[in-house]
Amino acid sequence: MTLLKASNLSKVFGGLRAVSNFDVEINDGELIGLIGPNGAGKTTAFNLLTGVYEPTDGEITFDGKSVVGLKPYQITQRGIARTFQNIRLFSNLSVLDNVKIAYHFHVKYGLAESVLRVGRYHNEEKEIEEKATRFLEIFKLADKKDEIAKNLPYGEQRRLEIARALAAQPKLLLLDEPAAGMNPQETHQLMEMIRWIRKEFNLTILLIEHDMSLVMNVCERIYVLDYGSIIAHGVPQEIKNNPKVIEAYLGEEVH
Ligand SMILES: Nc1ncnc2c1ncn2[C@@H]1O[C@H](COP(=O)(O)OP(=O)(O)OP(=O)(O)O)[C@@H](O)[C@H]1O
Repeated sequence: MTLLKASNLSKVFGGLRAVSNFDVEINDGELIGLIGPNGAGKTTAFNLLTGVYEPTDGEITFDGKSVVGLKPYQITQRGIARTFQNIRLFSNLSVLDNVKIAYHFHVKYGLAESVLRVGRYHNEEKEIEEKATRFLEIFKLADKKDEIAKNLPYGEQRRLEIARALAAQPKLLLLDEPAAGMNPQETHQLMEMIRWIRKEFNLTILLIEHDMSLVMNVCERIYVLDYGSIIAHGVPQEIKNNPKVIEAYLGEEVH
């Protein structure tokens, strides 16, 4: 079943067509890569899918309904969560609080109860703390739960951002360069985590990544953007051998 469909999506900044006639269709449960040279429009595409920008043209449907014109938080509530190329954490809050915050989107207690700290508030806070801790365990951050987020090493901040995105309980997770700044060992571990969380949480994942070995190993299908347009899509083997892709990456190694 189709979960996300973008049709004929375009975004123009001034005279620049950053994304042009972008078409992608992602089925429930797939793990898809979005690649392309620097400046190809990948992050702009993510920003369109998550309501950061409104498209100049085109349609986006998620779970069968249009999400064009919704605010980012409304899109998160519909079930799309993301991470950012430049990590965006609540840098002065603890690791645990960063994940707990994402849960508050889903918690049902009213303001009066939370002020008075009665009723459901206590039980739900406890449940949130347990769930948040579980995500931290998955991402090997449980022993750092009380540290201030900005004091974590870079690779751990990236993992924390993914843990926080997952805590919003999305159906679709968009990862913008999750392995950026990681060493090969961290990248390998991340790859395993991505595979595992997809299965464990029945997730659909779309990821932007420059690390070709990660993309080729982990993704089932890949879309290639160049100058704002999709120039190829297919399974990793097809993408590796596609002359248009090789040309777009001329000077960069695809292996
Ligand atoms: N808010 C904006 N205003 C004007 N131009 C923009 C804006 N955002 C992106 N662009 C331009 O749109 C084009 C696509 O940028 P984008 O960041 O989407 O590419 P990218 O594929 O994510 O690149 P990278 O791999 O370097 O992150 C670039 O030419 C960029 O300068």
